[in-house]
This record gives sequence, C-alpha cells and structure tokens, in this order.
Amino acid sequence: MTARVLTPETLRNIVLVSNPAITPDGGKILYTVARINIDADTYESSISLLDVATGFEEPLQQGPSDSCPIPAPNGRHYVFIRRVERDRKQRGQPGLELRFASIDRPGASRLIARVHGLVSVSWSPDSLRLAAAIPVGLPDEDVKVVETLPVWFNGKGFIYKTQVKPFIVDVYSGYMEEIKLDDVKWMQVADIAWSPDGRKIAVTVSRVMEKPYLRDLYVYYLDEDRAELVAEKLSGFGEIVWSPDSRYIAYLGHRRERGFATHNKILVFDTEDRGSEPECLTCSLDRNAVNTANSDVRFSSCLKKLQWTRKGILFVASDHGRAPLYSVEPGSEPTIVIDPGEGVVDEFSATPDGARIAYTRMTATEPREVYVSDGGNARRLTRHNDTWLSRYKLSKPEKFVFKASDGVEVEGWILRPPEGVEEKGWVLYIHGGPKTMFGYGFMHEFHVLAGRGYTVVYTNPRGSDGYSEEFADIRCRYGERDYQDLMEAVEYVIERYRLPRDKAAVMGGSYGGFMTNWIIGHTDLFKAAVTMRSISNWISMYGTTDIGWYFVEDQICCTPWRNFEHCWEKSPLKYADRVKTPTLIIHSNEDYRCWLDQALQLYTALKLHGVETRLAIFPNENHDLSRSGKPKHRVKRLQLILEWLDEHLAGKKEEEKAGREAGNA
Ligand SMILES: CSCC[C@H](NC=O)C(=O)N[C@@H](CC(C)C)C(=O)N[C@@H](Cc1ccccc1)C(=O)O
Repeated sequence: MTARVLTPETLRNIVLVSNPAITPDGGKILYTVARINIDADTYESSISLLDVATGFEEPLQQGPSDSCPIPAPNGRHYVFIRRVERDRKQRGQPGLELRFASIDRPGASRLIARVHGLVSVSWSPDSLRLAAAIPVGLPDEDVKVVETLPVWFNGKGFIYKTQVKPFIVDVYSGYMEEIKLDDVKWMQVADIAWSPDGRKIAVTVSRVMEKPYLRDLYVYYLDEDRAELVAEKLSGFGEIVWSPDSRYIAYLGHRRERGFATHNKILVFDTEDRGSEPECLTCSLDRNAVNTANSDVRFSSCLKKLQWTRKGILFVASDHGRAPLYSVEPGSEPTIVIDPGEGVVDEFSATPDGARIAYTRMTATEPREVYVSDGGNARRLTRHNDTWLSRYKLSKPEKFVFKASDGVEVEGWILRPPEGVEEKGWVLYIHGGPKTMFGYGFMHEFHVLAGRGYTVVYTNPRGSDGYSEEFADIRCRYGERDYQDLMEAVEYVIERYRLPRDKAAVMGGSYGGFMTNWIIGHTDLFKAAVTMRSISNWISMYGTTDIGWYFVEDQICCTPWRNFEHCWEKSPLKYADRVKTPTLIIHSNEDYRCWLDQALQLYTALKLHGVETRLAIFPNENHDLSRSGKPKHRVKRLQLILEWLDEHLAGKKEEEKAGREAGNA
C-alpha cells in the first residue's frame, strides 16, 4: 500500500499561525491565521482571538488579508495591518492599511493610515497614539533616475527614493507627525519604542547612506520636542526595548566584531549616564540572540524580538538547531524560561509582569501552533494542523554528530522516506546564510522529498548559526572549512547509514546555492544538483545584491578593485569548466539579493561546457520564492525539483527513453 505522503500540493493543507500577541492582563491572545489557497494563488489571512482560560476562539477580523494584531496597553484596543488590492492605475499607491479596532467588536475596524509598509510600531502607554517607523516615498517611475543607495531591495522593489522615518500617529484622528531627530538628510529607521513612563521615544536609525549598517540610538523627549544621541555606530538587528522604569534601553545587535558573522547580543544602555559603556547581557552565552532556524511555513509577524518585563528581558537564541526562549537581567546570566525541547520558540509576547508568555512553537514534524506558559507550565492552545497531519505519514529526522577532521563537532540530521515509500536515493541539502541553521524548523520541502523516496541529509557546517561566534565566522574562507565539513558529513552518512554513494544529489538555496555550485566544481560525487537563488560570481554580485555593497567585501574579503583575484578564486564560476554534474538552476527574476545574472552566467557556462543543465526562471518572484512565493509557483518549483531528481537518481529518464524506444520498435 502506498503511504499518504506530503507532496508539492499538500502546501494547501498547512495553516500558518503567527504573531501571538498577548493582552496586558494575560487573558487573551490575538494572532494571525493564514492559509495557502493554491487555486486562487494567494495567501488568505485573518485575525483570531483566543481566550487563554477556556481555549475558546473567535474570529476578530475575517480577512482575507488581515495580519499583525498589536494590542494596546489598555487591553481593549488593537491595531492591525490590512493588505489592499490595487489595480494597475493605483500602482505606487500604498498597499497597506493600518487599522484600529476594539477587541470586543469582532469585524469592526477603522482606518488610521494608508502606508507602503510598517517597519515597527509601539503603543503609547495611554493607548492613544503609536510611535511608528514608516517607509515614505516609494517611487513608481517608468524611467528610474537614481542618485541614492541602495537602489533596490528584495521583496520591496526599487526603493531608491524610500526612507523609513519615525512618526507619532494618533489612532483616533489618524493625524501623523514626523519626529525630528536631527538635521538628518537621509534616514532608515530600524526600530522605535515608546517608554513606559510615556515621556520618551527611542529610535534606532541608519543615517549614512553609504554605510547603512551603522545605526545610531536616539532618545526623543516628547515634553521638550528634542532628540539626544545615546549611542553611535551600532550594527545588527537594531531592535530596542525600554526597561520598565524607563531608564535603560536594551539594544539587539553588536559592533561588528566579526563583521556579518557577529552574533546579535543584548546591549543595555543607561540613558541617564551618557557615554557609559553598555552592558552586554548575552556575551557569556556566545549564541546569536535571534532565531535563525530555517522553515518554509512561516507567515509575517510584527512582534518584537525583545521584550523587557518586570521579570527580565526575554529573547530567543539559536542553539544547536533549537531556539529556546531566554530571560536575562542586567548583572545576571541568561536562563532558559521556555525550553521547546526538539523545537523552536518562533515568536513570543509576554504580559508586562512577565507572568504569562504567549508563543508559537514548531518542530521538524509540526508547523507552528500557539502555546502559553505561566511560570514554567507550558500548554498548547491551538491545533490547526492536527487533522491533516494525522492523515499523512511524516518521518521524524534523526540527529547525528560527527567529528570533523580538525576535531570540531558538526551536527546534522537525516530524514528517511516514510515507511512504505520506496527509497530512490538521497540528497545533501545545504542551508543559506551562511549564518542560519537547520534543526527543528518545519520544512515542508524536506517531507516532500522524503515522501518521493529521497532521504534528506542536512547539516550545520562551519559558518552556520546555533553555535559559537567563532563557529559562524568563515569570512574570507568560503568554500574551505565549510566545504570540508559538508564533504566529511557526506562520508560520515554514507558509512553510518549505508547510503548509496552512487545515488546522491546536492542542493541548496542562496549561500546553499553558492555551496552547491562550488561543490559541483570540486567533486563529481553527486549524480545531480539543484542550485537555487544561488551565487556563482562574487565580482558581479558586488554592487548588485540588496544586502549592501559591503557584503562581498566583508564576507569574501575582496572587491573588484582590491584582491580581484581572490573574488574570482572564490567564485564557483571559475570552476564551471570542470563541472560534470547534471544541474537544475532555479532563480526568480526579481531576486535582488542574488540577481538573475548569477544564474544566467552559471547556466551559460554549464551549457557551453556540455553539462546537462536546465534553467527555470520564475516571473514576479524574489529571493523568498520557496518560503513566500505565489502558491502555484511554489508547487511548480517543488515539481521541477522532484522531476530532476527522478530523472537523475531514480533513472526516470532512462526508463522513459527505453519505453519510447520500445514503443517505436
Ligand atoms: C545582513 S544578513 C547577511 C546575509 C543574509 N544572511 C541571512 O541569512 C543573506 O541574505 N544571505 C544570503 C546569502 C548572501 C546573499 C550571500 C542567504 O544565504 N540567504 C539565506 C538565508 C535566509 C533565510 C531566510 C530569510 C532570509 C535569508 C536564504 O535565502 O535562504
């Protein structure tokens, strides 16, 4: 009997739960419920209200495009985002509505403002106003005349005229006033936070167009209409949160000690002792204080990554493929307050006293659901995915650890086909980043591969997150220790799990695509490769990627003008003339992280060198095709991958050829 397994089309069954926002009294949780409608080719999202005591749930906003509820401190009101459809003539008009509603009046809501986006919002303690970081000036020009940097951003488009500015928004009248920070000509606000005493608003902002990775921390004093600089030249996530006594600000980020490989830390600034060094609360932990577990079943959230309750500062850190929720206070060490077991705490919100925490948790075999924890007692509140999960066979990954040749332990997981599914071969799947991690995030794609008969092997080689900062730091050395770890992992699993050496494929996206390209230029071990949103040439990557012109210099240690040879040495394209592995190249035509040229150059090179190659270009998609692309495109992408593996690992092509020949005879 054939087992019911996950297939590309089973994407439609997954309920994407996100943004669990708890009311200040801890009685209710507002959250977003999204569904993937493959037939209509859309994501449909609505807002639900959960009663924590009874578990009773009712719809607050029916959608189809409502998300991101943020309750007010009074516990009665909330704001949320509604995405609105625009026709051709309205292109360039704001596509989002910021709306205001009462928790006790389901369905009703009032428009506050139309916006192009919302980077961050923070309620005033009297629940009358919002401090908001809002993008302004989205251009819709036919001919784009650009004089600024950056030119574009993945998923946002051409943002050369866009600045993110800080505003105070009256939720009743919709009146918006910009907060004047300084005589700043250009700014991108990263985060904004209203102090609990109501007198101050903290803002983190990039002010140097050529160096947007530098962030300054300002405090704006409402009574005096005056802003003061608290700290300069910070980097990292840039999220901020006030202490309950409105004196300290916790900043999530770093000072680039290891460039882009640096862990985000919690740095606490004393706003009454300017110039004093911030206290680093997570340095002893030596973990990235954000969750970087890969998953392809998330939906957008507006919850902060930090919250300062009366019991301490809450944050999630990446740790060995898991993501526990930690608490830390100045002068103390971080401790785990929610241990997700073999899972990740994906997002959270807590009551101001810290007594109750709402969160979403996922595991490698269950998409997100909402949970609540009261002083150590955690319970699950939603079961959106139970029914369909019970109807399919999903296998559970097994973790393995091996010692790399330099003595460092490297972790990985193996996901076998579910019982009853014929084994056809196996795949080494490489994650992006490189500073993200595989582990206990739900990957629909992995279960689809396993369901088709392909064992999936995934690891966290050097460069990955979830370990020490040193482990994550492969700057200047891409394709060296990371490559060795991966190839040593391959030998380890072949030996330990008796995987067939002649039935292996390699695949990955973004940095994982870079590594796939690198691997096929350095070994012929794999029978097939699938490279997605990949990087093939660091020279042409320079100046095109949206993550900044400085990224290549930071990570690869070269520019087209400095160490040019090194840029080329580290580019998979240099080794394309050695490739023999049949390669499927998947790329989106609006991928502004790794632009289409990366795929085209590789495709052309492989074609010209006689390698069996197929190029799939997805229109109107960006770098996030596999995670948030149009549903039909996501299905098509998975089908293309399965077809390629079937052709090259399961001999489908030979079978078909033989069948055709027999038919002709
Ligand atoms: C300021 S972050 C540094 C780069 C960023 N890393 C985050 O993961 C990134 O986008 N890296 C790319 C590769 C780079 C262009 C060479 C990457 O590999 N992205 C990954 C990771 C990712 C996962 C989820 C959301 C965004 C990025 C990927 O696309 O899978």
